[in-house]
Amino acid sequence: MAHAKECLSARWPLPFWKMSGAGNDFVLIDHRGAFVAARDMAEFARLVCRPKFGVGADGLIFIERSEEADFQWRFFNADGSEAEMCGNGARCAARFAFMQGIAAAHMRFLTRAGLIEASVDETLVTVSLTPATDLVLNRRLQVTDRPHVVHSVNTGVPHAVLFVEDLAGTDVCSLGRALRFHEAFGPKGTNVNFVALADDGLHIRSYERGVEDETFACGTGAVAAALIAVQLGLSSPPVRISTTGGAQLDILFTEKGGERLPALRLRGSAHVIYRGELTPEALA
Ligand SMILES: N[C@@H](CCC[C@H](N)C(=O)O)C(=O)O
Repeated sequence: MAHAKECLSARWPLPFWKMSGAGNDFVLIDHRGAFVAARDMAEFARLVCRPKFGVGADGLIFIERSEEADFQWRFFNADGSEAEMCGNGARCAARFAFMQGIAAAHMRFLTRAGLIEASVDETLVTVSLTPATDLVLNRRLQVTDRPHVVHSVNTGVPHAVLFVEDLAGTDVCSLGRALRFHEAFGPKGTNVNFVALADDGLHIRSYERGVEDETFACGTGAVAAALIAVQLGLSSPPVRISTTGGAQLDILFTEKGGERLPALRLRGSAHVIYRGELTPEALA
């Protein structure tokens, strides 16, 4: 990482924003100057996302120039792994871009999952997701000591979804970790979402790949849960989801003809928590 410090030498102190999308928190950096080398990005993100020694966040987002859209991004989980998409992070990125004058209130930006459209209305941000793929319902998987009925879908990143009776009593970390690394999801693994039906919609707790822990919210996970609940006839659109941190996310559906899955949009809050400046000691 010494190289990163050198290549950043002309840039210290480095401005960043800390934002929260429904309790999923992120560091955002205007990287249109492209001063962090691509080979250093993962380690840079891991060091900055560390609690206590860094800023502390579930992920880090580089906002970059694009010839094809208003901007493009690179998204890194707290462990430095790069993910194709992040629903809550996308909502924060859209508000960051709007507030920084990088894009208008209705924008399009490129992710590794594809093109995302977003609209910003003060702290309420709505993002369209790329078409959901790889939907598998009612798979029985042996996990730890017993079989579980597991559903899965890719909403830009892979998600497993399990419906449970006692959400508060679910051991999200141990069962989530066992499923996140389960052979059924291949070497890349999956995020894992535990969902309970409620009078006001769905309640969800998520174990996130790349954070390797429960997070307060997972946007693409909430979308996965809503899509699967509707496909199973357990809920109907639009689906309101209450997340661990107490925030709510709305999943909006646009029906498609034939066998195609509906188009999905994610709506919720995106808050600017603080603006700061990184020093080289954040990479120590
Ligand atoms: N929290 C995100 C998901 C971020 C990526 C995920 N951890 C993965 O690696 O698949 C969201 O809001 O969607």
